[in-house]
Amino acid sequence: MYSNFQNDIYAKGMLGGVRPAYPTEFDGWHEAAHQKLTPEAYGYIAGSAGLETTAHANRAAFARWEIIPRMLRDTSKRDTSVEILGKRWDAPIALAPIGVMTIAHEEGEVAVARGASRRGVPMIASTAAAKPMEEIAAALHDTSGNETSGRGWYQLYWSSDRDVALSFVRRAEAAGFEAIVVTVDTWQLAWRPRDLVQAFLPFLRGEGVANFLSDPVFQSRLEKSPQEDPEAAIRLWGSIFGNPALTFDDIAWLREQTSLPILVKGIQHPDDATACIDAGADGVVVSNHGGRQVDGARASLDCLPDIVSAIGGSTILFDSGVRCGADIMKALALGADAVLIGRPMVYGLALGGAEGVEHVLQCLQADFELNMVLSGIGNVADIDRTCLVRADD
Ligand SMILES: Cc1cc2nc3c(=O)[nH]c(=O)nc-3n(C[C@H](O)[C@H](O)[C@H](O)COP(=O)(O)O)c2cc1C
Ligand SMILES: O=C(O)C(=O)c1ccccc1
Repeated sequence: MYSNFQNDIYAKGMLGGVRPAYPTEFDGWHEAAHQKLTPEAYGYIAGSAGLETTAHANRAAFARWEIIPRMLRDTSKRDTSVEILGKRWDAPIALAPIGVMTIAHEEGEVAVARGASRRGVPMIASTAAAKPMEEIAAALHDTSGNETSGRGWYQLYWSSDRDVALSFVRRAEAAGFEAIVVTVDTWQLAWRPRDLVQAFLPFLRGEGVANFLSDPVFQSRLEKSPQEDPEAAIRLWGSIFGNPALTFDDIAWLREQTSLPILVKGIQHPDDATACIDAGADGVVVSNHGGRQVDGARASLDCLPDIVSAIGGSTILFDSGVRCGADIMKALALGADAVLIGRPMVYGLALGGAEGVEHVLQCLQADFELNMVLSGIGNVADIDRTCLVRADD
């Protein structure tokens, strides 16, 4: 039971005089990480596009839904597990793909993988990770110590060099990643004032390009090795990173190339969701990239119900603005199968590496379970629209 964590905290405090090493909710993680991070890294992580209207809308949308807890329902048996693409997850939570995590902590995605596997939470490894995917997979599957083997998916930023994109998919298959998440909303970075004013882009320092530099097809495009001529390698990366020409036909093409499940991340319109499924995708991630791409875009939570109506039955994951257990419950009530945790995880990483990630996940798991059972629901499958009302009703 995740909620034992609550008892542990009180017992350590009351019997041993020890308080938790880190804060236990989002604002605390955010504030503490702000103190630790360089101004550039903090701006990059916390920042969003334009006036950050959409980033704020993501949170406001959660506040417009309210849970009505029900009483006197037997919740003595509780089950937070869900089945996603034929596999059992202990909780409806996975880690969102986040690039360049060495700006938050020197061990970057390797620390994230360790924290995630300790909590049994699947991790989606980003194409823009600061570590090659094989290193992340090794950390996920490392069962030394008391860790159980973790579960990983691979997030694909589809290079305009299709052979490089396909090489990434082959490497992901070989490394044991269990699904491909194609992110389609970020083939170019949006107007991000916090980064612009500091003239900061992690890639230009070589972070976030590890998967490219270590790729045999990418290397074959260079005259000299990345070690011999790092500048030329970064230039090539810049010219092929994003692919503005992608269409649904490319999703259909990818479907023919791999037997791994495919999810498309960054979907906000129900017709796009339908087109993804028609092209052979197994599901979508409803997301506006945490408000980091189209400023003025609709809150991600408000996009969810129409997409559920359009492609219900396919796998529907959700992100953008998930901060606490109640948010997870609301997203599930509106039809998501599971949620992805983005910034809360990055702040945990900044605070304490693998231990910080583990702590944040443990807090979210306990908070979610307690929120669910105290609302009178013993089983995730029973979280549905009837748990919620609109705040203005
Ligand atoms: C610092 C940072 C880096 C990100 N890098 C990626 C990435 O490499 N690939 C990707 O698909 N999404 C990336 N995202 C988006 C997340 O996967 C996710 O959609 C977003 O963080 C959700 O919003 P939230 O963190 O506000 O909840 C990134 C987000 C942040 C904050
Ligand atoms: O910053 C981001 O949101 C993001 O998705 C990204 C894109 C390219 C490289 C690294 C991260």
